[in-house]
Amino acid sequence: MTRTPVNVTVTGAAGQIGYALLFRIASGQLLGADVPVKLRLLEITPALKAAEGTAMELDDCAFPLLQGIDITDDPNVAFDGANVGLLVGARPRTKGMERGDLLEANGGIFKPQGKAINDHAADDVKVLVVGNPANTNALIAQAAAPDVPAERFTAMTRLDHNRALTQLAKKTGSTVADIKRLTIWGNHSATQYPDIFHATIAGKNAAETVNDEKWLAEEFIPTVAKRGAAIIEARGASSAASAANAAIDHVYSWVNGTADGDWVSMGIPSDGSYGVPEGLISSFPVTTKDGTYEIVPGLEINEFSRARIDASVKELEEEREAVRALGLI
Ligand SMILES: NC(=O)C1=CN([C@@H]2O[C@H](COP(=O)(O)OP(=O)(O)OC[C@H]3O[C@@H](n4cnc5c(N)ncnc54)[C@H](O)[C@@H]3O)[C@@H](O)[C@H]2O)C=CC1
Ligand SMILES: O=C([O-])CC(=O)C(=O)O
Repeated sequence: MTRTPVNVTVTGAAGQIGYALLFRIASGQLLGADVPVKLRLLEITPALKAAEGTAMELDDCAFPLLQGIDITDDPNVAFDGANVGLLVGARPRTKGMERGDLLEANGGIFKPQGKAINDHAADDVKVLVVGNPANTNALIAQAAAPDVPAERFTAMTRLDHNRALTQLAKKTGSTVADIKRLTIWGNHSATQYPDIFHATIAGKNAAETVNDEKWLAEEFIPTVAKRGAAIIEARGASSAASAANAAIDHVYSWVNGTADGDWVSMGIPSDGSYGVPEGLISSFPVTTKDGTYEIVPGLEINEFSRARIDASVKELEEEREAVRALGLI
C-alpha cells in the first residue's frame, strides 16, 4: 500500500461511542475502503488503561488499513498532524448542574483541544464535534483555533438526520433509500427542526405524500427531537452505536461527496443564510464535493418551518452569549 495514511484523532476514545467508532474507522468505513489510517486516541489520564485495552482489541482485528495507534492524555500530542479530529469526549450533565456549569466544564475541554488543533494539526484538518452540547462545543474549539479556517469546525446533527429518515420511511411505508433532501435545522437539542417540506420520497414531495400536519407537529418532530432521551430511557445509556454510525456518515459524506440530487445535514458555521446569524454553528442542508461543503441555496421556507428554525437558532444564540460571558469565545 503506497498511500500516505490519514491521521484520525478520536477524543473520549475509551467511552461508549469510542468503542463503537474506532473499529469502523480502522476497517475503512470513515474515509474509504482504500484509505490507510493511523489512530490517535485521546483520553483523560484515568481512562488511558481502558483506551489501551481497546487498542489491544484493534490490534487483534488485524485491520489491513490500520497503520498505527497512539494513545495519549495530551491534546498537543493527540492532534499533532491530525487530518481528521473526532471530538467525542465531553463532560456530561450531572444532577444539579446548571447549563452554565455544563458549558464552563466543556469549555475546559474544548478550548485546549481547539488550541492544540490550531498549533499542531495538519493544514487540511477537518473537525467533527460529537460531544454535547455539540454545536456550542464546536464554537468553543473553533474560537481557540484562529489559524484554522472556521468552516473546518462542524457539529454532528447526522444522527438526527438519520433518525428522521427512518421515522419518515416508517410513516410512509417507504425505505430510507427512497428518501432524499431531508434537513435538520438548528441545534442538536430538543429544539432542532427536522424539515420534510423539501424532502422527496421516490421522487414525490414528502410533505404532500404525508399530508398530515398534525402528525408532523405532534409526532414526527418531537419523536426525532427527543429520540436521544427515549434511547437513554430504554437503554439506560445514551445512543452509542447509532451516534458512532452518524459520525462515520458525517465524515464520509464530507470527504467523499454527496450523491447527485441529495443532501445531508451538518452543523456548520453560518454564513448568514436562511436568517441564521453569521458564525453560529447551526445545522443546514449541505452538499459536499472534493472535501468541501456548501449550504443548499434558495430553499423556500414556509411559516411552519420559519418559526421552528428561529426557535432553535434563538437557543444557539443564547448558548453563544453564555460562553461569551464565560470568556470561552
Ligand atoms: N451529537 C450527537 O448526536 C450525540 C452526542 N453524544 C454525546 O457524545 C459524548 C460522548 O458520549 P459517550 O461516548 O456515550 O460518553 P462516555 O461517557 O461513554 O465517554 C466519554 C469519554 O470521554 C472521555 N473524556 C472526558 N473528558 C475528556 C477530555 N478532556 N479529553 C479526552 N477524553 C475525555 C471520558 O473519559 C470518557 O471515556 C457525550 O457528550 C454525549 O452526550 C451522544 C450521542 C449523540
Ligand atoms: O443526550 C445525549 O447525551 C445523547 C444525544 O445527544 C442523542 O442521542 O442525540
